[in-house]
Amino acid sequence: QVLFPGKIVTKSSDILSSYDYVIVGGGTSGLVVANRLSEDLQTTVLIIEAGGFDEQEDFITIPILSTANVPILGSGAKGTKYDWNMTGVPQAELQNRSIPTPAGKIIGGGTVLNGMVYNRGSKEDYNRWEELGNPGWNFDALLPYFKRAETFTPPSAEVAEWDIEYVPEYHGEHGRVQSSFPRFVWPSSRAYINSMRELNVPILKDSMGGDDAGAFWFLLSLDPKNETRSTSQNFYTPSRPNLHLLANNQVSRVMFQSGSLNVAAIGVEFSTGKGDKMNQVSAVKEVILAAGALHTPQILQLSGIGDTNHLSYLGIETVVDLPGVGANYQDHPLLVTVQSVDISINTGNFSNATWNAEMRSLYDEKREGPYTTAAGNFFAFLPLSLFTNSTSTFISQASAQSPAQYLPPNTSSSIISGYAAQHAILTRDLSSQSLANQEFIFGDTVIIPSLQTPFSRGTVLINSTSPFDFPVINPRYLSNPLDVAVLVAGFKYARTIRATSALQEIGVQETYPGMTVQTDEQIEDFIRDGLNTENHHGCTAAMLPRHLGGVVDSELRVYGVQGLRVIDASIMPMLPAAHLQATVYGIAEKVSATHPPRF
Ligand SMILES: Cc1cc2nc3c(=O)[nH]c(=O)nc-3n(C[C@H](O)[C@H](O)[C@H](O)COP(=O)(O)OP(=O)(O)OC[C@H]3O[C@@H](n4cnc5c(N)ncnc54)[C@H](O)[C@@H]3O)c2cc1C
Repeated sequence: QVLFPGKIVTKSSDILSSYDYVIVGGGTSGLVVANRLSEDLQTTVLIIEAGGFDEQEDFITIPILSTANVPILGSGAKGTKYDWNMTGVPQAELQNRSIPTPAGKIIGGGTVLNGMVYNRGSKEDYNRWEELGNPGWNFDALLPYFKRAETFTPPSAEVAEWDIEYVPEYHGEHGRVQSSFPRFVWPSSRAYINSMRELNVPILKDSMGGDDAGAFWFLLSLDPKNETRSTSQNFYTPSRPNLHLLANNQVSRVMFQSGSLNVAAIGVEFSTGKGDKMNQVSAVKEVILAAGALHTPQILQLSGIGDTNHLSYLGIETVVDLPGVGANYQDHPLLVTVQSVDISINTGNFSNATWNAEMRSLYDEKREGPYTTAAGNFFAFLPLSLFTNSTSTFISQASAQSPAQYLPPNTSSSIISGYAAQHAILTRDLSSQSLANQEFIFGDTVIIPSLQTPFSRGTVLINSTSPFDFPVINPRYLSNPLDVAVLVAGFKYARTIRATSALQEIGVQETYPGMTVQTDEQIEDFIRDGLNTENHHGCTAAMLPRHLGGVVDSELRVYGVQGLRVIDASIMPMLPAAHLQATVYGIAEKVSATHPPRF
């Protein structure tokens, strides 16, 4: 039975008055779940997305331009109309600096803006989720869904000399997101591999099977057919008769019906912008929030789901008192350190117009050369004990902490309990040999330590009842002093890497901050001046038991409401030590498949 012709709907007047499922956000997770739900042609699905389609601009499709790793080649889609262009509030621990928080406002969401790194965390990263009270959320249970999202392509002949290895069983063959190695490797990778060997860091054959503690070649979300970005747009099938996509419309709130026993989500309100007509659409089965970790908590709070004290201060009537909404924010902060290098082919060459034009032609004509890649190909995810001798000091410091002290004032008791549970795990895992504490990103002119298991927790809270005002994003970077302390150790290790004979052979010399920065205090000051972000916003509607500040249960249903689920990066209780997209794809595939009759 064909219910209606499948199409991208451009006017709200053209949609049906009701669908089985209404999905808020056509980004990474939303398009995956829409795909799975609409496989059943009897099930009607509407996606409402605030952004529109891109026009396949070079700054979106071409890896070296779109990953924005080389400043002289631009910023990719960041800062364009495809970005929400939000900024966090001034950070007390970062000399009051405000850090921009890019997030995709486009069909495809973060997968259109991101750095294209495609990797997974270690087993322990995901097993922690189960340990925190979420049955069925461990690495082994997730692996089939990680694979389901992915089509992996082995390295091409152009990079054969690099002997990039892989384990086929760790990868998917039929998913809609492409993962592959680019057709070009930056020559400095050889020096980095040798530096890791010199420092006794394990070189991993393939990090995707639950062991990412070491150094390895990383995959990109890259389509090997034409060496262009692969996004979650691939999960959208416009020909499906039962799937509608309404672009350029922003959902302002979820609508509820109050029964005698429970509250049920029955639809959403949306409009094309501030002052425009507000429309409504009904969801017969469920409303599914996939608006990302910065907007999902905003929509929940605008809908009356959040901390009662906060909501009543804004004059919003509480539907469900869930203090965890917008709490528990986590991110991976990073620190760029810069160096000069003496190697003939390096990313600095892009400033030579002739070389740049030649490389661009090589890409345009043959889909080869450095335009196929990001600014690096090889990096490391390292447990603390692999890069510092101070592990036991850090464990003592963590053990001596009273966790509540590092949360915002007036934090509710359930969130304090949830953070205490996470804090105990974080403290224990400081001594783990298999769970990364920091990532070290290697480029010709940079080594970038990035903290993967932060102790700090931030917030995303509305301070206005208008859906068109941005939520207040307060990452609270370094609010737990342990994060500064381990970053100091990471900074020192970047210098240890630079001092290896492998990097000395290619003339690597630190230029920023430079060797005048020596003492721990000076390094700490540099960190506070320079800390930035990997843009891995997560954990703001956490999957945790309700008494631990949870917002969703282990089937991703919002507590206290029928027919409302969250499926995006907000649900992670703790960030994995990995770039997030592969994990988000896996979560969305898992929730689509494991709750009969799908949901
Ligand atoms: C600049 C940047 C670089 C990154 N680099 C990497 C990387 O190299 N590798 C990696 O693995 N990960 C990376 N990430 C992270 C990764 O891309 C994200 O974690 C992931 O895409 C998030 O998926 P999501 O489904 O949670 O949200 P999103 O993909 O952000 O989707 C949310 C969607 O909801 C829409 N939306 C929001 N509010 C509303 C509303 N009210 N009404 C309607 N629609 C709404 C948004 O417009 C968006 O399209 C990066 C992210 C950014 C921003």
